[in-house]
Amino acid sequence: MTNLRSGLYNAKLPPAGQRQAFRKGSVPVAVYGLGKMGLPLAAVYASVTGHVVGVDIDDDVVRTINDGECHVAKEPGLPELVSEQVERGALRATTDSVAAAHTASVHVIIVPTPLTDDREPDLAAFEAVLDSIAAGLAPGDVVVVECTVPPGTSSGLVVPHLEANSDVSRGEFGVAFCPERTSSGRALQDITESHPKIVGGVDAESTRVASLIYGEITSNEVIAVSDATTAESVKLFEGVYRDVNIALANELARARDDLGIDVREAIDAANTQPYCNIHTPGPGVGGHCIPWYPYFITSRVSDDMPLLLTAREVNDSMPSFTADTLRDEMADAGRTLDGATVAVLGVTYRPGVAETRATPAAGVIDRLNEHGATVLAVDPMLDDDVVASFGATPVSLSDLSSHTLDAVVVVTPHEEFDHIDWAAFDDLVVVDGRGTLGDIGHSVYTIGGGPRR
Ligand SMILES: NC(=O)c1ccc[n+]([C@@H]2O[C@H](COP(=O)([O-])OP(=O)(O)OC[C@H]3O[C@@H](n4cnc5c(N)ncnc54)[C@H](O)[C@@H]3O)[C@@H](O)[C@H]2O)c1
Ligand SMILES: CC(=O)N[C@@H]1[C@@H](OP(=O)(O)OP(=O)(O)OC[C@H]2O[C@@H](n3ccc(=O)[nH]c3=O)[C@H](O)[C@@H]2O)O[C@H](CO)[C@@H](O)[C@@H]1O
Repeated sequence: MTNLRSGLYNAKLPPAGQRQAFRKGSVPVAVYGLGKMGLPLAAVYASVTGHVVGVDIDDDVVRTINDGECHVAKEPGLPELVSEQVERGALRATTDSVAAAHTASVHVIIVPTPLTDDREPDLAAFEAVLDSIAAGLAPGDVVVVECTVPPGTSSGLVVPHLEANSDVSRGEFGVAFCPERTSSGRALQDITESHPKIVGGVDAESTRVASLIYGEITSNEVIAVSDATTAESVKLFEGVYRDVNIALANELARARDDLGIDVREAIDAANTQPYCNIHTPGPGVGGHCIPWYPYFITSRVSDDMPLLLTAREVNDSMPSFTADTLRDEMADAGRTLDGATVAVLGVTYRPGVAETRATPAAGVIDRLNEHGATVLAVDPMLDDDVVASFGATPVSLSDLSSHTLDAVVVVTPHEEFDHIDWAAFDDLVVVDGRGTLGDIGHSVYTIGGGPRR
């Protein structure tokens, strides 16, 4: 067994020895945050190093994991990997973040970094983790930030925060930003192989150590960029690229009736050019990534950045546009939304992910309520109280056909909706937000696609 007296940062061992020590469990790892992103990451680290302590503030999460169970739904391979790693003693979970920090030499942070109500990055959870790490920080440790943070956070917040709250000085510990490029539903694949891993350290030694670590975690390339701020910006640039391009698709979709074409068809045809990658229109942009990342940049930049903010306005207009489209389609059918019973299908922000942060369904339900509709909502991934919190009456998918519906809005097409018996309903007016419905025997208007009577 290679003996590594301290961590990898400024380690005296040659790189090959450091890699061996990392893989043999001589470099204990703590992963702070065991949610949709953190648990897969902790499980992969455990499969590589055999020595991971996961930290979460949620007792139920910790208990579930220590029972060898997996609380993250619809993540292929994750339940088996968690069970295997807990069984072999490679992964354990705790709420004691300070104790975990004392044992670990690699500290991986992947906790929520949401927005405040005035659209400023909310780093409260992140800084709470820094406090715990500082309490257990030792020379040779390295802190890996995987959760999305504003540019300049690693060098401007993490390093001084740890130095001020520990007995360790900068230059004795490493900090690197190594953004997770993971999509729910394919997390293990994304962590271990799908994309190159970006790493950027606050100094060259931090970058070196991060590159060594992720050279063991992923089979894909590890791309070391100039510094941590560059890596932080890479993550945000990916996200704002997506938000702006979705906004382009949505703005074109709003013009569908004036153009008199199927905008989705035109987008698909335009995208046959290699330089064209127009995204897909829909009822809005949700999740705690894409709709929030623009504000991580604008909050740190003095320039106005009108493109990012205009794209946000366009995407944030889509839930109301979707509900107003239903109102107009009802009117075209000589009917009114006022007093109508409407079922919203899908409340999570995208199919197969039990996440409602910034979900477009919230705006759709609000607007339908404003129009006087009686709003029901179906989401097989959510408890009734969560659905009800959005101002809709929760209905199970099995009970849906027992209701007399006037209209349906498909916001998030969970795969369970593929089996709806549409013949059980009479004369529905349907707005399909995601273009997943075929000919269902009812009047359907697809956002971007237009009407199909
Ligand atoms: N979900 C995604 O698709 C996605 C994509 C890109 C980036 N991210 C980044 O990853 C972060 C985490 O995402 P997620 O989907 O895993 O969130 P999540 O809500 O599924 O899980 C977050 C976990 O962190 C725990 N937690 C909160 N505060 C904590 C603290 N102080 N110490 C320890 N644990 C704490 C929570 O209890 C929860 O279990 C996001 O905020 C974002 O920055 C997520
Ligand atoms: C590591 C990481 O950060 N991963 C993120 C994660 O993002 P995510 O889980 O938040 O999911 P997204 O797919 O980005 O969707 C967000 C919302 O935008 C809507 N949307 C999407 C595309 C489109 O053409 N039209 C739309 O309307 C969709 O319905 C949903 O509401 O995975 C993405 C790759 O899947 C990554 O790019 C993204 O960085």
